[in-house]
Amino acid sequence: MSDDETNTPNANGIDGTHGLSRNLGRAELTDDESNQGLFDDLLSGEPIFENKEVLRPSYTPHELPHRSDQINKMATILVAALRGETPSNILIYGKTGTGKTASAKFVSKELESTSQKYSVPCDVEYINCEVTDTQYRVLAQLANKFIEKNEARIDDRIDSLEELLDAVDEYESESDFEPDDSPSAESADLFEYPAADDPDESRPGARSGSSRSQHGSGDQHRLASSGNENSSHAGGSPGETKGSSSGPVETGAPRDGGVNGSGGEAETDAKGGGNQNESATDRRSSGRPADHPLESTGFDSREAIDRRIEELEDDRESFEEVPMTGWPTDRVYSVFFDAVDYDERVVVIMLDEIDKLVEKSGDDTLYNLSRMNSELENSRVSIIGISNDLKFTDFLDPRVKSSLGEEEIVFPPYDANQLRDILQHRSEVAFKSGALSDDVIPLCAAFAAQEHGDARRALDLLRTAGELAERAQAETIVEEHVRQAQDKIELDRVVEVVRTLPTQSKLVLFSIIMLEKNGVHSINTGEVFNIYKRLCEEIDADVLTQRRVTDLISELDMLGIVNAVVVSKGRYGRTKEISLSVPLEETEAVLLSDSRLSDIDDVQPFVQARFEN
Ligand SMILES: Nc1ncnc2c1ncn2[C@@H]1O[C@H](COP(=O)(O)OP(=O)(O)OP(=O)(O)O)[C@@H](O)[C@H]1O
Repeated sequence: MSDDETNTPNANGIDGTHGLSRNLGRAELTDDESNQGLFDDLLSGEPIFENKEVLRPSYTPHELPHRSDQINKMATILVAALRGETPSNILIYGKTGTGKTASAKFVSKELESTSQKYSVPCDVEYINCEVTDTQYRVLAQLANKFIEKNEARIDDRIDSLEELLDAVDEYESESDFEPDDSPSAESADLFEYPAADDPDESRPGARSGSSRSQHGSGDQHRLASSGNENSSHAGGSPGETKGSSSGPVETGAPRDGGVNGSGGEAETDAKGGGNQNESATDRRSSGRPADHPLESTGFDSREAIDRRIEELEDDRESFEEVPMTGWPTDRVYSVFFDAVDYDERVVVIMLDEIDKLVEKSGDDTLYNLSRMNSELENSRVSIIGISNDLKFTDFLDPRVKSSLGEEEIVFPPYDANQLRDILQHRSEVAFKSGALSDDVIPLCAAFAAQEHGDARRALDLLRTAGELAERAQAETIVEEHVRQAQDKIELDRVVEVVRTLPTQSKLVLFSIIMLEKNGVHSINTGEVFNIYKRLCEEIDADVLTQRRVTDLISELDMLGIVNAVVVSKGRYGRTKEISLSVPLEETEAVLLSDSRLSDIDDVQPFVQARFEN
């Protein structure tokens, strides 16, 4: 191809010199002149997709058709968090691709944004237990996330206090105000927490009081080393909270005002609003003018603010990030516990694929998480477990089972009509108009409904059909592209399953392939075993017993890779007849890509040997 040809503008006006590199300097232009046009042809086709990303699993849709019942039920349970109460734990069940994760994430996003709107402290943490599958890792991940959040809050609080200091400086320099030298501890206490031994403060109801009982007993003490533990006020009485906007939101004091839906504006940073009456009293005695920046803040002097900043800095210093391995689990738990309890808030922990966690490491994590509330002083924890295995609760300790399953929400499979709606919604954003022929969405929906009503599968089909059409430079996606997409997805699945088989299973499968390739039909276990034995010797692998090989054949059958039927041979008893259920050549290629099996040079002699045995 000549340079001239290469630089001919294509249908999109994108070409080497005038399109993509329009803004490049002279040197680049010279380079582009040697462009071979490798991408030009591909770019020239009118793209079918408007926004392919919305068909990918990573995309969280803003609308979830046919899930409003489940979403409303979740919201009804979780709204308790916005009232400062502990929501019941929820277990969500349903087969794969039924929208469990998407719905739960949608609800938690709404919950977090509403909590911000009303300044109610509520945090949602999502953990995928397929990836994070041990108690250590779950607790470490949660601990580090909460430490991060605590640090961010502390930084915000310190920023607010520093702004307050600046305002005081400015005010005093402008007005020659004489600061009051009297001890400031009393007012500073507005930002403090009740004494550790105040019984009111350590029970759950105390959360609606305006204080952190951070200085509770034991090791929690190290999280906040305040010198003002004798605080006598701080609005500790539970009844005080209703309607109060207690809090120096950014200064470390609690935000219960928001919990009651009554405000708690972030702007009140340094205002001790929960104690308005007391502030009024202080004001009368403080002798400060009403427009003084410290008025109604609860701080009497710059020193009180400095002390509070120091405390917050000490708190921040005391947080210790949990390494991903190496600590005793007790210690990880204790750091997690302290991090959660540092602030008054409701925490929702979402454990996706919770069955994987139980399968891998038992129910200790769930046991610990579900009993935390009886020990937490400031915060409350609620758990949402998501699973597609309905039976996993059989393996749980009865106490964990009843605590976790306080509320259960079932996600039924979608039928073809529902899948059609879901695809329709997404396709409006995903494709250019007119890119889909009429039968494409119904066909994708029908294929996916046949599986088990899996929306993920339906979306994959639609995306793959679009990609195949795009590759074929077709202008519209038609039924044939969907059928090809179905085959491709199926093949990809097989390739993935075969690729990840253990070596022994690969050898068994390879033996079956060799027999089929040599025209053997109705293969029996003995024949497979003979070839398998020789293959093992060839590559120096351990030889399993025939009984074990029979088990491996059954496993391949369950994975849908082979078909093994038991047939009666009259007086010779019963035997298994085995045949391959997946495309032979592609499967063989995957097996040979395994470095151990690729050492097998010529298997023909082994197959011949079958007749000798
Ligand atoms: N009602 C719906 N509307 C729009 N998209 C949906 C809907 N339900 C599911 N999806 C989409 O289908 C895909 C799979 O959904 P999701 O991950 O929520 O399934 P799941 O039930 O959690 O499956 P798994 O158990 O395999 O994790 C996602 O891309 C999701 O956006």
